[in-house]
Amino acid sequence: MIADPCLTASSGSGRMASSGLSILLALVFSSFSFVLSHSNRVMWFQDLFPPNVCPINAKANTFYGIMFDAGSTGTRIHIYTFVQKSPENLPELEGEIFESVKPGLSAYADQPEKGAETVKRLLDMAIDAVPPHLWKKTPVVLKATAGLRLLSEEKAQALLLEVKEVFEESPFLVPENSVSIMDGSYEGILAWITVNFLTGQLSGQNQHTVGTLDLGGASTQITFLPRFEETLKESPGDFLTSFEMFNSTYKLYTHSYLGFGLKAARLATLGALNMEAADGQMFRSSCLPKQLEAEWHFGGVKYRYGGNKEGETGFKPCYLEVLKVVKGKLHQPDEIRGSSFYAFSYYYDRAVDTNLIDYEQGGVLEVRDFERKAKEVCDNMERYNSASPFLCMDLTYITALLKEGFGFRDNTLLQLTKKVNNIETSWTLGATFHLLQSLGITY
Ligand SMILES: O=c1[nH]cnc2c1ncn2[C@@H]1O[C@H](COP(=O)(O)OP(=O)(O)O)[C@@H](O)[C@H]1O
Ligand SMILES: [Ca+2]
Repeated sequence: MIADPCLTASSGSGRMASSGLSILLALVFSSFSFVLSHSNRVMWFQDLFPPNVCPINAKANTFYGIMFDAGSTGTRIHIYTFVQKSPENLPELEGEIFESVKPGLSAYADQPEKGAETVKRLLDMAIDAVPPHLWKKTPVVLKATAGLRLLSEEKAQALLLEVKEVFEESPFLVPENSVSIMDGSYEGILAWITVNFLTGQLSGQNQHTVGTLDLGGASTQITFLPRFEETLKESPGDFLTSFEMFNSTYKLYTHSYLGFGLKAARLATLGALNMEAADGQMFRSSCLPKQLEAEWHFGGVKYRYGGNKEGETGFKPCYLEVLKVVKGKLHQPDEIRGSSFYAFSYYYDRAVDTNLIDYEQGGVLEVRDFERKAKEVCDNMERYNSASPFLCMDLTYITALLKEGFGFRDNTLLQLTKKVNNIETSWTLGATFHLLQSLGITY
């Protein structure tokens, strides 16, 4: 049965989130640096919704964008819905369908077809969510982050090739370069755009943008808009990127630290990072419960790890171990000491795990709250009832990363956020804006 092009469906097995206030994209697309001419705009929509076929109706002009985040610990699909309520008005972001699978693509380094199969299963959700008459107009893109960056070129390319085949066999629009490894600096910029767009900071006159901190499995990003000339002068050249969007040019400070994600940091603390084959060697740490001996798989490699059976355990020795991983390794912009940041991904997850914040609500924390929790967990390791033996190490790493890595103060405020207006705080929304604009699916 051919669907009525004037009706749209937004059903699907995934979670459909509505942005509530229907976030206006007007400011976004009207002012891109490469805005299409008016005649181009009319052409695009005439093609999609011939005026004599569809009456102007709120649900008629819905369009979609599909963005895959191939992260080091999981693969996620974000299906964004946009609505063009009338030809005069600009589109609005209506909602998002989000689903994820674990492990990430890099776990299939030696079985690329199997890896691509996980992408196919997620893409099947989009088949249900997007009405058939819009499939051909709906772009699908996958961007991989640190997990694939850490694989050999050959293994990463094999995975990307298989994913590309899955896309090409799908009914969706497959743009050129639809499957790629994303540059780390884009990861930070696009997440910054998402958060500042969703919090309304990129519209209107009084823009008070917020900095963002993303802690992934294999890499971590810090991004903010410098306010002081000093920061621009003192930052390494490749930490500053000019980005044009929403009728403004933003000169952002952004950097992605590969190997400083939470899980990569576990390996670094254990002294096991970058070991192709861990050869059954046992890696021990004072950040783990004394009697623990276990195995862990990350990036397709198996590691054996355990506690310091005879030696010390607890926060103090653990902090010294973790300090070796971060001390002197990160650039510390003075300006961030007194500002507040939005923090998500593993910052959020570990704060939830230790009841520092509520899973649904998120919350505001100070850097020292992570330290307090790290002490509490590490100094009571045998008694602390935790789902993960790494909880002490993770909290200690977060503390050290924030204080000794980036140079934040104990009282720096962190706004822990998972969703804003029901939309995931992920670089994927920023990437979708960019995608739609580059394809001319905006005006
Ligand atoms: O869309 C999202 N919404 C919420 N959390 C996300 C999303 N995408 C990634 N995360 C979080 O990111 C962390 C995992 O990082 P990831 O697998 O992306 O590693 P990477 O960024 O180093 O490649 C987890 O804490 C996971 O909850
Ligand atoms: Ca990520």
